[in-house]
Amino acid sequence: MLEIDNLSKHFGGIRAVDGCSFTVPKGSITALIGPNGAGKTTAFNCISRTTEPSAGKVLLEGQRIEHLRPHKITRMGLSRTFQISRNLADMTVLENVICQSRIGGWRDLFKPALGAEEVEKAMEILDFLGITRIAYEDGSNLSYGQKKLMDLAALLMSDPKIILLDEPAGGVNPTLLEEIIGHIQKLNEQGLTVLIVEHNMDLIMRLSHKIVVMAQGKVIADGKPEEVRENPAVLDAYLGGVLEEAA
Ligand SMILES: Nc1ncnc2c1ncn2[C@@H]1O[C@H](COP(=O)(O)OP(=O)(O)OP(=O)(O)O)[C@@H](O)[C@H]1O
Repeated sequence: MLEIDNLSKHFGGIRAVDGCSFTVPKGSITALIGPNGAGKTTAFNCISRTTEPSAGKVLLEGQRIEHLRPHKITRMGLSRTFQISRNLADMTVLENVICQSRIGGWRDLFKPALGAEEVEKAMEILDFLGITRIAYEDGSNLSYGQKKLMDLAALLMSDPKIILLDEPAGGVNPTLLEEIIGHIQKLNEQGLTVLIVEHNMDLIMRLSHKIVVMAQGKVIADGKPEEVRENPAVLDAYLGGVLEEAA
């Protein structure tokens, strides 16, 4: 579904992503993990083209996308969330979901405030996520977890084939976390491919079919959760503690 080939991103002398290659199989939940500063978010940014890669290729269903603008990539079926919610000031959840989902390009400048079809679609998605009750809440009044659900709703508005989730569990309380995990599993069962960056190893081990481990800009391991958990390079050098706790 998604193929990352020798991807690099350098910031001056910092090799944030340094020749990374991995694939995200169609229909999978694939996790990208690694210690702080490993280059996961930068890799995400290069894939969704919010950052221009220094080198390498990104292929979505066999088509190269690393040179395309973000809204074109979204139109091709790849959407992402951000570590920090992109809540728009003074807007309700419904308005946020619709406005965040407008995928750019000059045509969006001429759209009316909220179209009837967009509202209907957004309400269906909020219903699927079990959050219609907060549709008319001010987006800035939400808890972390509710914001993550709002972001997920915005993401689903573009009918993606693959979603990139950047730390969906960050700052979320345990009850809402279970809800988020359930939604990700349900979406995946419906055929959506998922690439997820997350520090919560319990969530990663429960959800993922495949794990890619990055450290210092490079991929150091790639395989099934049980293989990665026992990989000495991963255990010894980087994540032994957290992986053992999640076992
Ligand atoms: N815009 C930037 N300019 C300079 N250096 C950057 C920039 N963005 C990231 N870096 C550096 O690139 C490296 C990788 O950072 P990145 O945020 O991608 O790691 P990460 O694995 O997502 O970390 P975390 O788990 O803490 O979010 C770090 O050394 C970081 O300081």
